[in-house]
Amino acid sequence: MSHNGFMAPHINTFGHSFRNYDAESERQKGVEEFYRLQHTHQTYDFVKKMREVYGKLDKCEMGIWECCELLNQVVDESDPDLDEPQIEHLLQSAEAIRKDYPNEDWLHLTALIHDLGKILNLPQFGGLPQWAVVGDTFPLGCAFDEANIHHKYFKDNPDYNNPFYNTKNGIYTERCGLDNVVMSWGHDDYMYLVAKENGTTLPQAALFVIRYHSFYPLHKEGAYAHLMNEEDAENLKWLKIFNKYDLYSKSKVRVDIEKVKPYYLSLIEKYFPAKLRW
Ligand SMILES: O[C@H]1[C@H](O)[C@@H](O)[C@H](O)[C@@H](O)[C@@H]1O
Ligand SMILES: [Fe+2]
Ligand SMILES: [Fe+2]
Repeated sequence: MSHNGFMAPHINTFGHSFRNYDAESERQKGVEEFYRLQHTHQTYDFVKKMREVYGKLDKCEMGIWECCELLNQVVDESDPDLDEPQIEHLLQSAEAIRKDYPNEDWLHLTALIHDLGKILNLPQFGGLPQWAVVGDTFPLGCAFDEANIHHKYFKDNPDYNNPFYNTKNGIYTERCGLDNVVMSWGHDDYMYLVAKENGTTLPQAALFVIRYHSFYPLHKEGAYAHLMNEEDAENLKWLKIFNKYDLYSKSKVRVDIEKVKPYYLSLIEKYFPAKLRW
């Protein structure tokens, strides 16, 4: 890669390695408490209900850039690596991936929008609690894999003792494809839904990246791989590429928003309608 490429740092803003969920700090306690709540309350029934409610897309009409600006009001309590406004994270990851993949404009836009679903936390979008918006994601309807961070907190989840849900395959069959798997509810699945239902012309790989970017147990640890079909395996290659820029671009180096805005507006126009239903 040329010297102009993106260089992934080894430590985060707080002097720890990235995604270090055990480092002792004030911030870490909040993150762990976040996962206690998330693992306790995300159940199969809860997700089914959320998919139905938000599938209506009747909360608001707005454009993509408008949403980027709105996202600045959201604080993510699950993230041990980031305390910048969310719009910084969107632009930092998009600009980082753009450096290394200058011709894949769909990847730049994918990075820009991948976290927009976090607006679920805002009152106008139902004001969902943090545990139903952010954090790593995992399948419901089958056993919780040990690869999930803070796995111990699943023991208070009602699904944990449900015999239909607590075997390796649970309600699924091997290689059924991730599209058939019910994932914990949050910003990933919601933004996937919004993009798809509003008729984006982004490629399938982009939708996959948006939908599973928080599924670290799969894309980082290889857990749940038996649920993937061939198409998922292809798309996973892009997700692994994307992840580097999502995670390691989190830094204090600010992007000049006004300077890059025209470029991203042109991408939004290329791949999305002017107004979307949310
Ligand atoms: O804390 C992070 C969150 O900030 C990210 O947006 C999400 O995608 C991650 O998977 C999660 O663990
Ligand atoms: Fe995310
Ligand atoms: Fe992100």
